[in-house]
Amino acid sequence: MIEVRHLSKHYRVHEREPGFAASIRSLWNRKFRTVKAVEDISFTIPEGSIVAFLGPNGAGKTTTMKVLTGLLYPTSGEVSVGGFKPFEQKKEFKKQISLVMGQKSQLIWDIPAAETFLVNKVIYEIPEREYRETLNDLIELLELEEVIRKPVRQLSLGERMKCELAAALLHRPRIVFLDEPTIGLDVNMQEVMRRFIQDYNQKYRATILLTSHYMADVTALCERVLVIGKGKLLYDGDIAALVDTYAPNKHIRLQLAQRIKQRSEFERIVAEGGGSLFMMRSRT
Ligand SMILES: Nc1ncnc2c1ncn2[C@@H]1O[C@H](COP(=O)(O)OP(=O)(O)OP(=O)(O)O)[C@@H](O)[C@H]1O
Repeated sequence: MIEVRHLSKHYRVHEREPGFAASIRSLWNRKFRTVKAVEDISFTIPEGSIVAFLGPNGAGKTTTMKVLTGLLYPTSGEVSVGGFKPFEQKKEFKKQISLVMGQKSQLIWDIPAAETFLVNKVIYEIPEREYRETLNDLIELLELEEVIRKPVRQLSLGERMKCELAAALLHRPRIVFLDEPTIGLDVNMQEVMRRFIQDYNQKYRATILLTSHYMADVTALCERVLVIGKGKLLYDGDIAALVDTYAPNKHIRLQLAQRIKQRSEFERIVAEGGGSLFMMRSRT
């Protein structure tokens, strides 16, 4: 469903020193720097799977998602999503995908979310019956009955994020890109979102690419992870193998009620102090 071959995306960034004199100088003498946000990455994602896209801040995850959704033109390489070249921005392609960014809103701030849903219905040309069915499903699954009638600016973060998801999924996209969908949410709301993403994936056999800094999202939803660092793909495989490769040991802290003499059953004590033992133990 998603095919990425040797994708690179470089940004050309204008740089200048702070201050008035520097800003005048920069009118004549402009300095540019190239930021290699994504550098020669390749992967494929089959239909119906949920794959996590992990990496530290600035690794290139959002840039990759923007290329995959047609918001950015790749510097080099080939990208195919649902059989389309995203940057061509064909209408049929846009009807098949959705991008949800935890940090950005597509809802219109001053009016209720229900009104934005109607705008999306027109934009995506959703037939009346299908719209009603999907909306009722979403309202039930996400418990949105009360929420969608209030102006968006009065909603809590969790309520707004549920409405964002609903707005993004009204046209039943086959491919969904979720960029930090649970950011800032409390643990209960994170759980609601996770369950919903799982249901949507199963019900519509949707292909989902998810970025998240919460490992609980990843372990609950994804069997496969892609790890990116400084624009390069560092790992592509299942999550258990990733843990075995990069973190074969777990650190355990034992708070002891009283001093013990026999310590042989502990594998390796790496530190001791304040009534605690710090141990390292193999995960297997
Ligand atoms: N429009 C832009 N112009 C110039 N540089 C950019 C632009 N967008 C992103 N970058 C740079 O590209 C690199 C990758 O950014 P990107 O937003 O893709 O990272 P990310 O993995 O999504 O990070 P985060 O987890 O913080 O969201 C960063 O160094 C960033 O500063």
